[in-house]
Amino acid sequence: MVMRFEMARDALIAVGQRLDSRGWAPATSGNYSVRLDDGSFAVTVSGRHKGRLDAGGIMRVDAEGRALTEGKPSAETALHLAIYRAFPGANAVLHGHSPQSVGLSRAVADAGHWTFRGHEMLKAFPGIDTHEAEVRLPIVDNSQNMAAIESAIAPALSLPDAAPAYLIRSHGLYSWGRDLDEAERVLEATEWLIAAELAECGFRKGFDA
Ligand SMILES: CSC[C@@H](O)[C@@H](O)C(=O)COP(=O)(O)O
Ligand SMILES: [Zn+2]
Repeated sequence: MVMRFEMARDALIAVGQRLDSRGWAPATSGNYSVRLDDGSFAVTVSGRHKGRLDAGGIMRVDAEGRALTEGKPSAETALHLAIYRAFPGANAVLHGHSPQSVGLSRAVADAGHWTFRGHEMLKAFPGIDTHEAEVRLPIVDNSQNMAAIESAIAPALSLPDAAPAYLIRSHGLYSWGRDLDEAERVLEATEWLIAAELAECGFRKGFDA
């Protein structure tokens, strides 16, 4: 479902508060966007605290990332637009900086992905109806060059078992969905899966001691 700007703006302000309350958008980190009914995009203004957004914290950009309203769009707007281009069914993109997602990306320093297996929570991802599934979370190295991230991650995103999400190493997590609710559900499920596996590691270490 594509939204009108005013509706998208209010929804993005609310999602910003929820994600901040989970500790996934500390300082000024994170950015959010929604595809609009006229083909443009609502995106967070760069440098704002995403838990304290007001109407001035959301702006419109065109498909090339050019500002259509006042403000400087998120520094990562190009990554949002790359997801919309790659997945025409995606209508919302969320990006957070949780400590646990960043921790995972750094712990597996050379890995191009992390695989979740056997969790009931996998059913939160679109198209998955059993815990007997494997979902791959692609991981790409960080860069200040958005085009470099975009081209490095593109092949992994089209694999059949790829989550509608990816991790940028030492940086944070991206998720997307048919609408903002689905993008939030994917982000929340991915964060939960990372947290559950982190807890599992702690228990296993305790048993080994
Ligand atoms: C705390 S700085 C984080 C930024 O460099 C960036 O990664 C980020 O997520 C927010 O950038 P923004 O330009 O506000 O959308
Ligand atoms: Zn970021």
